[in-house]
Amino acid sequence: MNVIEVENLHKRYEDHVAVDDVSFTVAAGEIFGILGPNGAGKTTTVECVSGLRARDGGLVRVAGIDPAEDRDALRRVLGVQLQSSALPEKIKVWEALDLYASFYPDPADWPELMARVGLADKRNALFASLSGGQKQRLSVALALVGKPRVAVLDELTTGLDPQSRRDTWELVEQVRDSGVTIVLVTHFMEEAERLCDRIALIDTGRVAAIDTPDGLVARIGGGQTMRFRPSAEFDLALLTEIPEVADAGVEDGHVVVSGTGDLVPAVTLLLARHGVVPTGLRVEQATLDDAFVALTGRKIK
Ligand SMILES: Nc1ncnc2c1ncn2[C@@H]1O[C@H](COP(=O)(O)OP(=O)(O)OP(=O)(O)O)[C@@H](O)[C@H]1O
Repeated sequence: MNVIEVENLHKRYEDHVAVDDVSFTVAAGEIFGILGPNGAGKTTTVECVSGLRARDGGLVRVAGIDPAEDRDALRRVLGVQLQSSALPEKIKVWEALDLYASFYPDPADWPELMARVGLADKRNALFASLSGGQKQRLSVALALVGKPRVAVLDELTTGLDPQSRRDTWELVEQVRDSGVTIVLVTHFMEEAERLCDRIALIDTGRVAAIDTPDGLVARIGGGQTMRFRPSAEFDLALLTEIPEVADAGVEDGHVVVSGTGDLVPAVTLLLARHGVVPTGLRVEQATLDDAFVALTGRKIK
């Protein structure tokens, strides 16, 4: 069942088109990623979905609600993670949660939520005294305090150190496991790869592709590249006869073989049959970054 439907979304800022034509659906229980370089239109897209910005064209529905028509109904089903700077420096953790809970007729049990995001011992701490990771965890708790079916998390881990980033990823997975559908805006490949069930690659206000992380990589012929020095000469044409091999050539004295599936065992077995040992073997997996470059001609960062 789809919780979010976006069709041909269009949004301009005066004469600048921020979102040209974006369509996607998000199924209940998914972590759906919106991935793209700075300025691609990711934030504008989720702001239109969250009712924070009026769209200029297209259709948006969240649990059947049009954000442009009924913001009160939307607020009951969708929580947005606000940028941390939106909170006053001197508010305490518990006060922020209590305040946000007061906005909803049937809020979550916020002390329980505070414990769930690992901030129970920071209950009386001032917002300004929290670390970057703690501020982000508080912002996730605030997005969840209205017991939403959908949570929109925008650039959640930007500015966090690697450990805090990983802790935040675990929290996002726990939120998903509790039954909340998540829309995650990011420009971190690793984050999208690790967390998202499906990803929309957005570039210059348009969707370049939507697929699972593996599916996106597979679209570019995907898989892997092997690079090695053969211990003895052999006929490269032997390699291209293996179904897993897409391409084989020589670069700087190294044999470079790209392909998919069980490429590595298939190639090493064939080499062994011909008495060839692949010395200094390195295997590289194609990444989402490679997929983005191949699909848009541009790098994400
Ligand atoms: N309030 C605004 N007024 C005018 N132009 C804007 C406004 N907000 C965004 N833009 C422009 O619209 C385009 C899309 O911006 P948006 O913030 O949606 O992109 P983004 O993909 O979220 O980028 P980032 O990762 O940098 O946040 C950019 O060119 C941006 O400069």
